[in-house]
Amino acid sequence: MNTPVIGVLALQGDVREHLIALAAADAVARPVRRPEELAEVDGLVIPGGESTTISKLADLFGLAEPLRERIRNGMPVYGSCAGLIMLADKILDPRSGQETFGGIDMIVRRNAFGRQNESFEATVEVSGIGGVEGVFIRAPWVESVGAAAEVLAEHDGHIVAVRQGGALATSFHPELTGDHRVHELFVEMVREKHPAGSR
Ligand SMILES: NC(=O)CC[C@H](N)C(=O)O
Repeated sequence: MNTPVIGVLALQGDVREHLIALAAADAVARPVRRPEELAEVDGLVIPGGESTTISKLADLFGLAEPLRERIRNGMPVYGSCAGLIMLADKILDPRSGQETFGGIDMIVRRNAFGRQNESFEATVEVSGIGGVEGVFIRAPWVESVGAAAEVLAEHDGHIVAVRQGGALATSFHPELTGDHRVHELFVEMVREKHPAGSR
């Protein structure tokens, strides 16, 4: 069986937890900080953290454009929380100058579930997976999706997981729970894109 090499965008956020979850889901996981490192991975995870900071640092490290291009060319990508924001084609309430990488035809609202002290855990029914314990920390929700995007989960009437082709996004952090099924789904998406020997 082929083992995909999956990067975790390591500019800011909970990089380590994603590296651990990916390794547990049978991928080779590596931090990505430079364009040369991005060029060597089969797929990429964009972690939770602060989307405004990730956006600024991606520009500074010369990663924003190469990353947009790889996403446009179909590289599988998974974003959790701030990572979901980075994958949205549009932010409803961006901080001034805040840019995303895009990839999913959706509009997101930042901090929609409340502030840090309103963080919570909830069981979320994710289609194709089942009940997943999600950790929501200043979590965004998805206001609306375009025709190409598939809603995978809702919480309290709000969209919290979306897939569009090779791009997957969740409002919550599955990497903090020790349950690796969302990462397994993503590793499977990367495998489908890169069958054995295709690299
Ligand atoms: N836990 C998180 O990733 C929080 C995301 C944060 N609210 C943002 O706008 O980026």
